[in-house]
Amino acid sequence: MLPFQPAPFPLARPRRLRSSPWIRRLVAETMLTPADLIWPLIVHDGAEDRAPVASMPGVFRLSPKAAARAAVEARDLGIPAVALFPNVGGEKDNVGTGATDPDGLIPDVIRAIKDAAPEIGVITDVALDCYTDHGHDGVMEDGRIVNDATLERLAEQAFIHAHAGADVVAPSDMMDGRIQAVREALEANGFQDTLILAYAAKYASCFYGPYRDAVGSSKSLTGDKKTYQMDYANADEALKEVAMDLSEGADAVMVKPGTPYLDVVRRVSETFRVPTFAYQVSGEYAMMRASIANGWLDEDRAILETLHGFKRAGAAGVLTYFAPQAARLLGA
Ligand SMILES: NCc1[nH]cc(CCC(=O)O)c1CC(=O)O
Ligand SMILES: [Mg+2]
Repeated sequence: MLPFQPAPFPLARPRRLRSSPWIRRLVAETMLTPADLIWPLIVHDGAEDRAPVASMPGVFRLSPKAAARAAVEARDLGIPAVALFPNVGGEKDNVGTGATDPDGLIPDVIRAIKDAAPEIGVITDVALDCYTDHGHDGVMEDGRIVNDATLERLAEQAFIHAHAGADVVAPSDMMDGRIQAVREALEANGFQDTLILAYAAKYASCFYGPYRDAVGSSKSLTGDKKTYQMDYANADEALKEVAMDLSEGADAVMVKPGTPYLDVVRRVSETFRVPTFAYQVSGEYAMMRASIANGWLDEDRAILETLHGFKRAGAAGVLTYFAPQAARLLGA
């Protein structure tokens, strides 16, 4: 319902407000700037400085040194933060032991970035999937992902990240109660200023496929993640998840994936009025890249239009693999 009755045609001619670029700029309701972008970086402990990800053209698995260079690039482009996702070689096990190694890949990368570009925010993924031999985000017993045993692992992982210098820990696992467990671990260890960005409404989605290739969990993943990630039929449930995470101490929340879930972004941002982020995930990126490569979509316009959609839906910012390219298009 509009708060007023628009005058009828011909008194009202909405096209007047679209008639030239200057007036369109003047009346634009929302704006997209480099400050709205978070750049997800896939990092690895492999030998190569930069290794291409086949299903995500233009995305590379980065060594700690290359990640530090990317952080400098982000800073120079006006992108406020990067988000780290690991591809680790070596042995994996049921409890994801590698996730809590204080000298592991992610702590190394955090330190390298903080050395090179201390003014960039560093966000880390709190979840076990990149470290478990079954590719799930939690500890497995008798073929089931057990919630409470996983919480201890996540709390320790978040502490390891904060200790290495992470500014924001972002639990993406969808276990119940993990925000509280992480917040308590941070408080107890002197990290009361570390932010928590909760992947509060994370759906079980086919659009994570290319990411699982990128981090190397797709080979090992057994079954699906539907017992912990949300059913895409649901939206009211997202509000409950967000409310719980906020009450447990989350500073900001996320909806994931992005474009197919903008209705959820809108409802969450409008209902809670807290910083609400959204993730244009790997499958969205791959889908756009494939069309662009075929000449079916115009690259620059597709990037800006999809990212602007997140702002219109009420997002405070967007995680996107297009971040550096978008920042350049925005005139950074
Ligand atoms: N902790 C898991 C995690 N963290 C980020 C992504 C997906 C990111 C993307 O697709 O770009 C996933 C995938 C999953 O839940 O399987
Ligand atoms: Mg939850």
